[in-house]
Amino acid sequence: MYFRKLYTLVFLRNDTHILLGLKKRGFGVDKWNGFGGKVEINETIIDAAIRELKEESCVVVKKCNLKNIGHLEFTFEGDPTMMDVRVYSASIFEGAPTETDEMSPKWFAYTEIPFQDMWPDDIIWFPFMLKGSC
Ligand SMILES: Nc1ncnc2c1[nH]c(=O)n2[C@H]1C[C@H](O)[C@@H](COP(=O)(O)OP(=O)(O)OP(=O)(O)O)O1
Repeated sequence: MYFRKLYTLVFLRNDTHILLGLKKRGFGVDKWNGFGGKVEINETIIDAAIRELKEESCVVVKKCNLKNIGHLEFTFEGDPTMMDVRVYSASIFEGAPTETDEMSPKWFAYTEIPFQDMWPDDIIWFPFMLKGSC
């Protein structure tokens, strides 16, 4: 039996490139990932996605430009918490991605995703996301 904890994960992308951030501290440090984190109490999932993206990359996205593209569930051996991650993408946003205390952003061509420096599961589902089949 697992206790679910809600997280968000946002990817900014265009037809050829995706924005990833190198996590500078804490959980997932030194891994490239999308931008996201825990949903706070009394916060909607979409509001959390917008807040985390802004906190971690200084980019502002409107609700209407966020597309819900997936739902991931992660568990770790010996940990009763299930990470329930709601995944979004956006191609319309305001502001230039900027380094913050948590993340260092960089655009990657779809053909040059640094899977060797990402969560090991990413190589399984990223290709579906990049093809637009989710
Ligand atoms: N395996 C895998 N692939 C892709 N993305 C993720 C994973 N595991 C994950 O946890 N994630 C994502 C889901 C979340 O977006 C982040 C983790 O968020 P975290 O940095 O712990 O949350 P914050 O709320 O920002 O944390 P603090 O502010 O408390 O440091 O990784």
